[in-house]
Amino acid sequence: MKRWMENLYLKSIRKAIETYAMIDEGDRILIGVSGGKDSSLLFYALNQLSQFGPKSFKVTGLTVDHGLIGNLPEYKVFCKENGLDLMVYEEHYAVNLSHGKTYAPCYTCSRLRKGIIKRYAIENGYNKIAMGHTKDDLVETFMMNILQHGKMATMRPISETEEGLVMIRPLMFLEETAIIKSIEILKFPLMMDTCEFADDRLRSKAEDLINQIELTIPEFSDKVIQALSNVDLERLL
Ligand SMILES: Nc1ncnc2c1ncn2[C@@H]1O[C@H](COP(=O)(O)OP(=O)(O)OP(=O)(O)O)[C@@H](O)[C@H]1O
Repeated sequence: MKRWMENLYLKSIRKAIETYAMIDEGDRILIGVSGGKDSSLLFYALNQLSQFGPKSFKVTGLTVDHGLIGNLPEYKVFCKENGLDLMVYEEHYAVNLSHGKTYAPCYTCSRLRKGIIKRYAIENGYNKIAMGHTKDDLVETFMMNILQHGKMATMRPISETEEGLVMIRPLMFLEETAIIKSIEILKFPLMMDTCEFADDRLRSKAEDLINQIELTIPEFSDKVIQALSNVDLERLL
């Protein structure tokens, strides 16, 4: 393992895995791979850790080809050349999802996608699902829940689905800048989402808000992550 990899992304991923006991010996982990920078780096990194880490586990990437994905052939070549076991599940459900809708169907799309990933995991003997959500995603989701539902909640680092699968998010401490840099150095040819709604509106608003706050409080996201595991229940309503 090269030193830059350790410093740029592996250290942070190991920290999340160890802090939340995300991986056990003999795990079969299915990674949701959109082909964007986050899940691509997660795929690459977990594959490395499965080969050189202290625990022995198996990883497979699954791309749900919902019909709005570009650059898949080049992506597949990269995976093959780098020993990444990528499966593609074709179900072009997203193509007509927005027809006649006056609102973005992102929520429905994401539910359908998650359903397919879980079903694939169960049918093919995987016990865990890894998602490429990052620190920014966790903080944005926290802000979105406040803005949209008046609720304090985000995605958990490790959780259990209704079907008894364990869902893990090993990128939860990783900075976006480190992800972008790693993907560049690895020359990972990312897939392009050609969906017109890819820029989810409420998420963009939350992101803008966080960016604005960070102009005056640069450590805001870190503080939110810290606060999420430091809840003083006695001082809430
Ligand atoms: N088409 C897909 N097939 C499989 N998994 C997916 C797909 N789209 C998203 N995911 C999973 O869901 C997570 C969150 O999705 P989201 O749309 O927020 O990410 P993204 O911005 O498209 O891509 P990435 O997280 O890879 O940069 C992804 O990190 C990935 O693990």
